[in-house]
Formats: sequence, structure tokens, C-alpha cells
Amino acid sequence: MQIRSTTAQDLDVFLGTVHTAFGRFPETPDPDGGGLWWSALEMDRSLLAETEDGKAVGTATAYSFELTLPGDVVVPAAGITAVGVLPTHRRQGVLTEMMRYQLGELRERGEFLSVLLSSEGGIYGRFGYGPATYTRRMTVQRSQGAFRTQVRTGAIEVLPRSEATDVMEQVYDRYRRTQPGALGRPHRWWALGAGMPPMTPAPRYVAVHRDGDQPDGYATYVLDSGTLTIDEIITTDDAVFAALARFALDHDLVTEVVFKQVPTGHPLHWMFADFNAGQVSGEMDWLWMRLLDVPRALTTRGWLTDGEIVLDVDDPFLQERHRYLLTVENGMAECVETTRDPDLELDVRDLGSLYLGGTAPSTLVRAGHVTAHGSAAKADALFRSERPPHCLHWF
Ligand SMILES: CC(=O)SCCNC(=O)CCNC(=O)[C@H](O)C(C)(C)COP(=O)(O)OP(=O)(O)OC[C@H]1O[C@@H](n2cnc3c(N)ncnc32)[C@H](O)[C@@H]1OP(=O)(O)O
Repeated sequence: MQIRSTTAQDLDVFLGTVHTAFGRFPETPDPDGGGLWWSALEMDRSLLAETEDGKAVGTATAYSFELTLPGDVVVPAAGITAVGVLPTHRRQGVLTEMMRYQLGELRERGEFLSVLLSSEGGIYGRFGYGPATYTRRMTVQRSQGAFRTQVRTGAIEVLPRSEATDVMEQVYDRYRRTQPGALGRPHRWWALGAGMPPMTPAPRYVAVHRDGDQPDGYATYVLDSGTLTIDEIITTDDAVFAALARFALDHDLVTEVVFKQVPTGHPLHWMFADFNAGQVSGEMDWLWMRLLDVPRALTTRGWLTDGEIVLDVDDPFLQERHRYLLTVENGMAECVETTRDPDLELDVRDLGSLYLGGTAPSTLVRAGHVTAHGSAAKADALFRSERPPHCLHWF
């Protein structure tokens, strides 16, 4: 078996192989915004695994994304997807070889972070990826949806999805630059209707909130049999979030509102007069992180608290182990190799989970994955981000 990079000429073989591996997904982007990942494929960043006689049996690709780190730092990140192996060739190490090839290639390109959405939670930890952003659903019965929060509403206009793309792109771009864990949605993805919810073809509406002429938030939603389901509310302003949530909850002919993607710790829960009005379900991982260059990753993100910590980082898949002294002063970090005793010993997959600040080191210590020498409280304070990381991009 051999792994090789592809060119534009391999597109048909690539798509044929990936369709057979997944056994689902429609062929074309949905004009209502459903969107498909391969409508935006970068064929020079894709891989094929082939048998000795040249039959393609595996695929993987990477998108060139921008990712926001704590401290409003926007960096390039490789978005890994379309990872598939034909059902006839599974559990023979094809994925393992593709992952080895891909991580090597990303490093050769000078990339230091890669991210993915995992189809199943058991696949990617062994390759050094850890879940780093999380999301959950919140369901509110309209009869219980009174707010304690005072709502200051600007003007809200409802547009069909097809007429709202420019406004959404503008609002989303402002939002994602200050939201740790958010990915940029490149312009051509908007043009293709790719990368954002929904995955179903039901008609979508967009409620656009404006302060004067300036759009400062939107909610995309679908109404079906008394349930108003919100795919995403995008804004940088919590007051605008409250206004758009209120707009949904004040809808006639609606008995319940489902907020499909609410980050952990989001103030929505606290906006209701009755804390139990927001019923939470479906808590799950979203973005998985892989650090390809630990010192560069650690010195690039922003830090809220000064301090120093020694991390002993094991990378079993790439057979590397390094001990780093991380020193943070005025929000900037330095990271150098050290022989000092470690404060934390951890696998690179767990460092991926801590990296955006969505999981406290002490949680992984308590789960038995990370070893702390002394209290993990210092590490908790250090890794914290200004708000929980969240990602809404689908790829
Ligand atoms: C980012 C994304 O694109 S997510 C999409 C992933 N793709 C899919 O879900 C499509 C359907 N599934 C597939 O195509 C394949 O089953 C893949 C890609 C998940 C795995 O490919 P394979 O070539 O079978 O994996 P490979 O043989 O290298 O397995 C490596 C190890 O991972 C384990 N593994 C593989 N798939 C899974 C899984 N779904 N769940 C748990 N463990 C798994 C194997 O058991 C093996 O473990 P071992 O090293 O202890 O023996």
C-alpha cells in the first residue's frame, strides 16, 4: 500500500472512494445553505491510499482554515476531513498510515495546529487529537420562557436564507475573530453554501438584528409543527444574543424553542426567570485539536494569567517526548526545553483538549489521564480562556 498526495486530476477517484467509504452524503451543495465539505476541496492538500495494483482504498484531506485562539489570536489551522477507508479494507492499518503521512506533510508545510470533527469518538485520540470544544442543545418550552434579563431590542428583520448571505458573512466574520475555537468561513464557502448548518433541506429563515444600519447579529432557524429550531445565533454582543433569543421565544404558533448549539457556560441559561427553563441535552464534542509544534502553539495563544509551569508532553504516535518550561508574562508566553521536574505529565492529545481553555487540567487529572505533581490549580488558572471555546463550523 502507498499513500500519495493528489492533484486536481484525482478528483473523480477521490470522490468515488470517499462516497463508498461514507455510504451517504448528497452530491451537490444545498442552495439553502446545507452545504457540503467537498464542494470546497483543496486537491493539493488531499491524500489517496492505494493498493500495490493502484486501486484507491483510502482518502483524507485538509482545508486551509483560520482558527481563533484565546486572546483573540487568529492563526492558520489545517482542517482535516473526508477521512475514509473502503469497507473492504478496514482494520488493516490504512488510516494509521494516512495519519502518519498527513501529520508529516503538515509539519513540512510549517503548520503547527490541525483540527477535525470526529465521526466517532474512538478514532483520533491515538493520533494525538483531543476534543477541545463542546456543544449542547437547549430546549425551552415557550410557556416557561420568561426572561429575568432585560432585553434591549434593535430592529430585527427576517430574510430568507438566500437573501441573507452577505449580512451573515459580515456578522460571522466579526464574531469568529473574538470567539476562541471558532473557524473562519472562507468567502468561497459562503458562496457555495458550504460549512454551516443545517444538514437538512428544510427552508431556513434568518433573523438579522441591527443597531441603526449596522447588522450586529443573526439567528438562522426553521419552524416545524410548533417547534422553532435555531441552528446558530451569531453575535459578539450578549445583549443582541438575548434579543434574538427573545425574538424566537415570542413567536406565535410556537410551543418550544430549540437552541441547537449552545456552548458550555453560556449566559443563556441565566437569562431565564426560571433557571430550569432551559433543558440541556445532547452534550458532545465538536472541534478536536492536534498540536504539531508544541512550543509554537503554546507561545502563539494568548494567556490571561502570568505564571510558569513545566509540562512533560508525550507524543506516542510520533514517538516524541519533550519537557517544556512555559513562562507567561503580561499575557505572552515563552516555551523552552528544560530538565526541571514537571508540574504536569500529559499526552499530547490531552494537551490538545486543554489548549483552547475549554477543559481545566484538574478535570483531566481527576479523570486519570494527566499526572499532576502538586496542585493542578496553577495550571487551571493558566490555561483558562476569556470565554469557553466554541466552534459552529461544519466541515
Ligand atoms: C475527520 C473525519 O473525516 S471523521 C470521518 C472518519 N471516517 C468515517 O467514519 C467513515 C467510515 N469509517 C472508515 O472509513 C474507517 O473505519 C476509518 C477511517 C474510521 C478507520 O480506518 P481503518 O483503516 O480501518 O483504521 P486502522 O486500521 O488504521 O485503525 C487504527 C486503529 O484505530 C482503531 N479504529 C479504527 N476505526 C475505529 C473506530 N471507528 N472506532 C474505534 N476505533 C477505531 C482500530 O481498531 C485500530 O486500533 P489498533 O491500532 O488498536 O488495532
